[in-house]
Amino acid sequence: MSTANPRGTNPASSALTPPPSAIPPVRHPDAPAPGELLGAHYEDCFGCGGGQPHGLHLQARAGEGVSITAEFTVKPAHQGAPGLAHGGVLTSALDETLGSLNWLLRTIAVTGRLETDFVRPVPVDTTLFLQAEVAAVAGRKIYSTAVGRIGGPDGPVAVRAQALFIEVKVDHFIDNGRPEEIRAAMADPDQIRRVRAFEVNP
Ligand SMILES: CCCCCCCCCCCC(=O)SCCNC(=O)CCNC(=O)[C@H](O)C(C)(C)COP(=O)(O)OP(=O)(O)OC[C@H]1O[C@@H](n2cnc3c(N)ncnc32)[C@H](O)[C@@H]1OP(=O)(O)O
Repeated sequence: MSTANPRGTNPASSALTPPPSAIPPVRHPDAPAPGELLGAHYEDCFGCGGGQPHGLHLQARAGEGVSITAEFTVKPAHQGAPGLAHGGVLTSALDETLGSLNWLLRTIAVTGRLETDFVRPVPVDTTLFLQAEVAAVAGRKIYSTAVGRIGGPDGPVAVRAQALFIEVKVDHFIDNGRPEEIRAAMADPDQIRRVRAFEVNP
């Protein structure tokens, strides 16, 4: 995926343009190997968790460098217009895919800004093939892009996004989340998932 002009002819807002001081992202040495499925980071995550009946159940896979591929199949519960995916749901799929990139950096980060271009309607039962990559890092700021295609990984583009993630401390979740969910996630017997729920450096 090219980062040169990830939005085609539509310019992103200046907040999504890396500053001249930005540096290329560095893949963590312990990042999952290219091709490896990441699995859900949190059972109740709307994007990837198996515990959300109407969630996206998005499956993300590590790519080369700091990139991710993911698939999400649009279900009837995801409609906006009759028979078509809701735009907010498509943005959620992009957000989830982009968020997964931070696991390859082993950085805890949350979405600060996310801009989406909706290029084609996405019918129910369609599988969206997503690709995302980190373009640059500047201090706490992580600049990323994503694209979603239909019909196959090389099919026509349906959605595109550019995002700015902001690195946070694990306290961000502990201070702001509900204690019962924090406790449940901390108690997850799957150690990798427990770590990834908060993207804590292992
Ligand atoms: C595999 C693992 C799975 C794990 C994957 C997990 C996937 C989960 C789903 C996907 C991810 C999500 O949806 S996360 C959930 C959605 N996002 C959130 O809830 C975040 C809510 N917002 C916040 O908590 C806050 O605003 C923060 C943390 C983003 C920033 O607050 P802060 O820490 O006080 O930092 P602050 O000083 O304000 O900002 C730091 C720098 O970033 C800039 N900045 C901050 N926000 C913005 C913004 N919206 N647009 C432009 N720039 C911004 C500031 O100008 C500043 O630049 P400068 O002055 O330094 O130049």
